[in-house]
Parts: sequence; structure tokens; C-alpha cells
Amino acid sequence: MEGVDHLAFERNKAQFDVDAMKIVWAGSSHALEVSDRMSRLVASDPAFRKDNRAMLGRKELFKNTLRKAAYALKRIIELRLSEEEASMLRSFVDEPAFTDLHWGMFVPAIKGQGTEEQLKKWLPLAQKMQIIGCYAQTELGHGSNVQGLETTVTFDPKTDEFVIHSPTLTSSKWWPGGLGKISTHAVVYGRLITDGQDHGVHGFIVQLRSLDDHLPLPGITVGDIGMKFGNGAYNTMDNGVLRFDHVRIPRDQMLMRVSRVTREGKYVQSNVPRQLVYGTMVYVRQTIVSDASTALSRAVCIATRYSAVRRQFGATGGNPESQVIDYKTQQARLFPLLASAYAFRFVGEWLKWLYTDVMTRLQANDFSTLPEAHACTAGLKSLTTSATSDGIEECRKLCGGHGYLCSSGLPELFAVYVPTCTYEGDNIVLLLQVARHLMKTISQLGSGKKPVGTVAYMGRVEQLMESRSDVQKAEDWLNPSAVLGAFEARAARKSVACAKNLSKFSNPEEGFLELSNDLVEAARAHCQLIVVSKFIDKLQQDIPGKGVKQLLEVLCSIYALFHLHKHLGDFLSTGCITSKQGSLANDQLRSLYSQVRPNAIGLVDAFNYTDHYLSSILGRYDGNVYPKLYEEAWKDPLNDSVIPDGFQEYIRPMLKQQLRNARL
Ligand SMILES: CCCCC/C=C\C/C=C\C/C=C\C/C=C\C/C=C\C=C\C(=O)SCCNC(=O)CCNC(=O)[C@H](O)C(C)(C)COP(=O)(O)OP(=O)(O)OC[C@H]1O[C@@H](n2cnc3c(N)ncnc32)[C@H](O)[C@@H]1OP(=O)(O)O
Ligand SMILES: Cc1cc2nc3c(=O)[nH]c(=O)nc-3n(C[C@H](O)[C@H](O)[C@H](O)COP(=O)(O)OP(=O)(O)OC[C@H]3O[C@@H](n4cnc5c(N)ncnc54)[C@H](O)[C@@H]3O)c2cc1C
Repeated sequence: MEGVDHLAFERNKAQFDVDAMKIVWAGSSHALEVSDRMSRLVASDPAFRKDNRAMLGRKELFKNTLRKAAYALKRIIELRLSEEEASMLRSFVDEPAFTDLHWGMFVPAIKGQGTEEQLKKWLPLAQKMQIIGCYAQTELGHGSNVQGLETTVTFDPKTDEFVIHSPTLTSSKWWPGGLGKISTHAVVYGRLITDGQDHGVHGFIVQLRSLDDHLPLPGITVGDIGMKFGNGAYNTMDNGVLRFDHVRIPRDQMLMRVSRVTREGKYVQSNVPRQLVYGTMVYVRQTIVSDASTALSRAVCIATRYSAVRRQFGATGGNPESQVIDYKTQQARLFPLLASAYAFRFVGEWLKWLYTDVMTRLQANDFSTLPEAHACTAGLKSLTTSATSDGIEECRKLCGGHGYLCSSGLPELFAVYVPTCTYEGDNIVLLLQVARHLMKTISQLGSGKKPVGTVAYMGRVEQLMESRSDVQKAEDWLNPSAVLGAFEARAARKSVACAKNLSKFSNPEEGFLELSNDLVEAARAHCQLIVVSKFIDKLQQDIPGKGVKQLLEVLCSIYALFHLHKHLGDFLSTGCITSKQGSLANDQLRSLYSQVRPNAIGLVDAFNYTDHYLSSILGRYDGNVYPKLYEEAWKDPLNDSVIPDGFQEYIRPMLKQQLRNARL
């Protein structure tokens, strides 16, 4: 029935102030107001339609993305939107595009690695989109191993230029988004060579295409790398290949904040650490953590609403069948994902704060917190994107057969999302970076260096090696200190065990390779501790609204106890808790799921997503699923004609032949 809210009876069950929760989710009343206005602006404009993406061929799909990107910029200018509003509008357009890389990596790379002069020259051009840029780091032969990049950038003192060259096939730039067909410029990473000496990888601004006719400049070969996973999905992006044949650029196009080359060809390092060349990745990894909560909450919103609509089995005495959301197994799969979406939101908020703090310190030449920022962004990017990718797929299964339809919105969300486990650093490679940070922290404990930030708990390592959980009954697990104690002890013990095993190797690098699986597990335990502790910290804030804080406490306990249950082997084998305490945690989880149940629809309504943004029939706000699914099926191009193309050509003769054979 059109206009009827089929989920109204569920909405009436909510025991908390959903509008107040919307503010908590958005971050502030101001952020909620802006995101609400921008999402409605996009949803109400037919130019931003996206329900036909899975049906379009690559060329049409791509052209459509270009149209939307140009139209979005036109609207941003016409409506005089602020930077914040413009960025929200682009995110609600919800289609991977070259603009993501322009705004998300090209501009930040210049901002982070350019000198004042370079900022003055390049930023206005980029900000007004008079040039379009991408981030060209990865090559066919090397992505994770950045130091292994092969592109050479050789200084020619005669002409005061750099000569960029791709000496091998494997040195071809491969993957950069926006590069394939659209970017006019790129920040290119290559090995800097002056006077025959290799100074390692540095960034350079390189013009790729003419601003007049968009043709590649001399010496440049550039194109798209081809179709990627899923229909529609990330194929709106022109990930590209790029080769240089002795291309010349002026010396002042080397990004020179970290180091520079003088007119005489002398290589000079500034007082800024070399690692700042990797700074753009730190920035993007931080944004990816917030985006994880957005992607996971979308999937959870769809699965929760549909689980309340869908009924199977259990009809008794003329009553309807049971809503699948009432099955305990459905709750035990769905509610931890709901809790994770909120957990990632808050850890994302904190990470943004950490990043801003590091940037402020860098301005004042304080580089002390850079390793912490690198470890946190790398680890949390890895943890949240892996959990979100798995979570989206779990939500598809939670929706049964209909979840597999493109109109559920889940297949496209999954296909667009899964590469986050790979781009901006493969998730295992990033956890190994965290492990290095942990091992370094432990090795410095003896020297009296006090660990700070997220590794501060290592300062209490002796106590954590001995501690025993004092949980005696299920409700004791609601106590944040009981949860923190167990997570800290587990993380510390796993790291210490790795450090002890590492010390048995005469060659530490060999030991690191041999023990890498254990190191990855230790890093994961550390990152889960960060998520749990930042959720607990969030609950120390003043959170207004009837029942809001109480429900967040429930979600925080679910996040922690679900992971304690999932990794029970860890907690038991490290001796942090007993098996009795483990089973009490499980008892408490069941009770927490029951507390979420009446509030489930309210908790996903608090994400404040429009139907346009969700792009899912199963996740419709009004729950009117079946008529709309039925209606949608008839829109498929296969149903344009009763008899499909190909039937007369292939199947009719085959049928006839088979009939003739049968008669013989
Ligand atoms: C239809 C539905 C739509 C739905 C949409 C939904 C969701 C969309 C979701 C998200 C979108 C969000 C954003 C999108 C934007 C962009 C994404 C698209 C494009 C992606 C782009 C890319 O992938 S760019 C390429 C990224 N590449 C990598 O990440 C490479 C990974 N490798 C590395 O980072 C490094 O090489 C390394 C760290 C693994 C190893 O480096 P190496 O130099 O060999 O290191 P060492 O181990 O020797 O370390 C040296 C010291 O440096 C320290 N260090 C390393 N990295 C950093 C760093 N980044 N910052 C600071 N310090 C660093 C390291 O710790 C060592 O220090 P010590 O010597 O002190 O120990
Ligand atoms: C959709 C998409 C968009 C992208 N956009 C861009 C872009 O805009 N710009 C850009 O420059 N790049 C981009 N990339 C490239 C991306 O950053 C790299 O693919 C990524 O960093 C992974 O590197 P790789 O491909 O070399 O993987 P590999 O390192 O080859 O990984 C292969 C396997 O080896 C394992 N492995 C590798 N090293 C180790 C190790 N030391 N220890 C243990 N295991 C290891 C990995 O875990 C993985 O299982 C994009 C990639 C994708 C998929």
C-alpha cells in the first residue's frame, strides 16, 4: 500500500529519543542539519538518479558519472555551497568518480607535501577545478612496497628540469583512479635521481593531458585498465595505466616540503621527517575509517528494516508468522553489526581528532606523534574495512534470497566497498605495520621510555601479565573496567608473547617474517582494544536525549562482548579470563540483544538515510517491500519483450531439432 508506514508499529516500540540519537550519529546538530539538507537536495533531483546503474554498459555508465560530476559542480556554484556542504553533496551523489581522487588525494597531497609557494600556485587551480588531478603511486609491479617503485625522475641540471621515465613494463603506473580518462594532472611518485644518486621515492606534480584538447602530452601513454568486480559498482571510476617516455617537467614541480633539489642539482632534506612523503595515505586512511561506519550502517539499515518486514514460520492460532528479526540467531548476527557501525563512528570521530592534533603539532615542528598516527590510521583502516566488507556480505545473507537482487542495494554496496581492504594499503600489510609499532614499543620499555597514546597500557605490562578478571556474574561484564581489563590484558599478552618469540631469532627481520601470523593477531587485538576503549570514552561525555546514552551503553557492551565471544580462544589461552567468565559474557550478550530488539528500527532510523541514498527496496523507510519488488522486476530490460532476443535464433531451432529427434 502506497503512503502507509509498514514499520510504524516497530517505530512506536522505540524506548529512546531517535532525533537526539540522530545528532549523536551525525556528530552535532549542525552536521545533522547540513547532511539532512544535502541528502534531500540530491534525493529530490532526478539528475542524480542511480537506480539504473547495474543495467548500463561501461561507456554509458561512465558518461553518466561524468554528467553527474559536472552537474554537481554546477549546483555547488549556483547554490554557493560551503566546502562542508559541497563535500556532503558529493558524498550523497554516491557514485565513485574521478572527483574522489581529485579532492581526496590530489589536493591533500599538494597541501601536505607542497611548499608555501607551491600551495599558492597549485591549490587555487585545483580548488576551482581548472585542473583535475589524481594520485599516481602504484605500479604494475609494486603497490605495497612503495620503496620498490621503479619510475625514475632524473634531474637534468642543463635545463633545470626533471626527466620522468618508465624504464620497464612493471614500472607502468597501474590503478590510480581518475587517471584513465579524465585527469589533466597527477601527483606522480618516482625515484629521485640527482647526479647518478638514487634518493628514493618522492612526489612530483605532472601534467598529463592538454588543457586545450585533452590529448595526452608528448611522451605520455595513458588509458583505462579495464572492467572491475561487479556490474556498475566501481566501474564508474577510470582506474588507469600510465607510462612516461622521458617526459620533462620544471624543477619546481617536485613537491618540496620534505626535501628539495637546488638549481645546482643538490639534494637537500628539510627538518621534516622523510615519512611525510607517505602523509597523504595517513590522511586518507583516517577518512576511510569514518566511511566504514557509513557503509556498514547502510547495510545494517537495509537488513534491519527487512528483517522486521520479513516473516517466516511460527504462525499460531490465526496470528501471523514470526518476523525474522525475532529469531535469536538473526539477532546474534545482526545486532553486533549494528553495534559495530556505532563503534566505528566513534572511533572514526576520535581518529579525526588525532589526525588534526598531529597536523597542528607538525606545523610547530613537533613530529613526536607521527608514529602513533601512522599505526592508528593503518590499524583502524585495516580493522574497520575488513569488518565492514564481511558485515555487508552478512547483511546480504540476513536478507535471504532477496538480498542477492541488485534492487536490494547490497550487491553494489559490497562490490564498491570490498576494494577498501586493498587500496590505501593491503589490510595485512597494514596490520604488520601496527605490529612493528607494538614490538618497538615493547623493546623500548626497558629504556624507561614511557609509552603514550593508544599504547600507554603497555606501560602497565607487568601488572597486565598477572591480572585476572574478577567477573563473577553476567552483569559484571557491563562494567567498562571489566571489559577494558580483559581487552588490555589480551592485547598486552599477545604482544609480549610475540616479542619473546622474536628475541629467539638472531636476525630480527627473519623472525618478523616467521612470526608474522602471530604478529597480525597481536595487532588485531590491539586495534580491537582501541575501538572498545574509544567507545567507552565516548560514553563518558554528556549525551542528552531520553534513553540515548543507555542504548549506546548497550551497543558498546555488545561490541565488546561479541568480540570477546568470537575470540574466546585468545582470551582463554592467554589466561585473561576463565571459561566460566567466557560463558557469563555469552549470557550477558543474549540479554543485551533483547534490549536492542524493540529499539532496532529506531537505531537504524537514527542514521537518517534517505531512500535515494540507501538505494534499496528491502531497506525502504516505509517497509513497503513486496509490491515494490514486484514492480521493479518488470523494469528489467529482459522483460521489455515477451520473447527475448536470441530465442528465435538459437532456442527455437534447438527445440525443433530435439522434437524431430524424438519423433524419429
Ligand atoms: C554504490 C555505493 C557506494 C558506496 C560507497 C561506500 C564506501 C566508499 C568508501 C570509501 C571511500 C573513501 C575514500 C576514497 C578515496 C580514495 C580511495 C581510492 C583510491 C585509493 C588510492 C590508493 O590506494 S593510493 C596507494 C596507496 N598505497 C599504499 O597504501 C601502499 C601501502 N604501503 C605503504 O604504506 C608502505 O610502503 C609500507 C608502510 C607498507 C612500508 O613502507 P616502507 O618505507 O618499506 O616502510 P618501513 O616498514 O621500512 O617503514 C619505514 C618507517 O616509516 C614509517 N611509516 C611507514 N608508513 C608511514 C606513514 N604512512 N606515515 C608515517 N610513517 C610511516 C614506518 O613506521 C617506519 O618507521 P620506523 O623506521 O620509525 O620504524
Ligand atoms: C579499486 C582500487 C583503487 C586504487 N586506487 C589507487 C590510486 O588511486 N592510486 C594508487 O596509487 N593506487 C591505487 N590502488 C592501488 C592500491 O593502493 C594497491 O593495490 C594496494 O596498495 C595493494 O598493493 P598491491 O596491489 O601491490 O598488493 P600486493 O602487495 O601485491 O598484495 C598481494 C598479496 O600479498 C600480500 N603481501 C604483500 N606484501 C606482504 C608482506 N610484506 N607480508 C605479508 N603479506 C604480504 C598481501 O597481503 C596480499 O595478500 C587502487 C587499488 C584498487 C583495487
